[in-house]
Amino acid sequence: MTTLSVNVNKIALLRNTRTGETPDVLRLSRLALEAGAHGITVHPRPDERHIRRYDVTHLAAMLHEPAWADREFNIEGNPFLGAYVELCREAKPDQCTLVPDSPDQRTSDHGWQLADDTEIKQVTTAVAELKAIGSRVSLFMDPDPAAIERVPQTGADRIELYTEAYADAMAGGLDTASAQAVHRQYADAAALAQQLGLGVNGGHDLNLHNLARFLTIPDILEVSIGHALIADALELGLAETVRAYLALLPTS
Ligand SMILES: CC(=O)[C@@H](O)[C@H](O)COP(=O)(O)O
Ligand SMILES: NCC(=O)COP(=O)(O)O
Repeated sequence: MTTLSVNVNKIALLRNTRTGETPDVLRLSRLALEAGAHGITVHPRPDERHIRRYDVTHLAAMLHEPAWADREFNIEGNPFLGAYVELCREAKPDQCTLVPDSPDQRTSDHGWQLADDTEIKQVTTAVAELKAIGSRVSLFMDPDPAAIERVPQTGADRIELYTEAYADAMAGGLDTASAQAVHRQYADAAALAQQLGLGVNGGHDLNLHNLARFLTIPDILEVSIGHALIADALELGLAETVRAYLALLPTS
């Protein structure tokens, strides 16, 4: 079964353009859960351009309520920047997704390379710290077999396939030769990760157009979707949008 985690960064981005709490991140996250979303994802960046520390605190408290015991909280971030690890220690999320973003990046645009022993040791230490909190740990990865093969050394539980290149390939049509080639690249990367005993998540630029095709890849455990989903919600309403994404998930 594939779960849907709604990334609420962009709700916070709009809120931050004025003082006050409109739109209300907490209330809309609750609405997404009531519509059936399996979890909420946030990516608190050091500059707090969207998700702020208090958002994490409030969302953690909500998701720890008995009513949402079967839903997950996923916190993304670079463990070597700012207060990410401290935030996770306080929030105790179900999943920590480690993303190698620098503070000034416009958005996430690459996965971990794990190119040398130093990086592997640093990531391994961060993974151990976060697993000690009780969180599952996922590494944000390009569909790069050489890098994926090094993930088990870190102790991570899952990878999240960075799907921007997939989304770009699908934008020109789901059945073009290039789309089929890129889909195969992601399917092979997922199969390799699963053979290594890793769970596979996916995220970045997934949308109502490209999601079903991505989920033909067997055993994708979670997709985290924010930008396109929140944009869709401006047209369809959040609850109806969440239901539209849920309808694309494989049921088995
Ligand atoms: C890691 C990833 O691909 C996204 O989850 C990320 O959260 C996007 O960040 P922005 O919402 O700041 O673009
Ligand atoms: N990990 C991907 C995510 O949480 C949201 O990415 P996007 O849908 O905002 O591109």
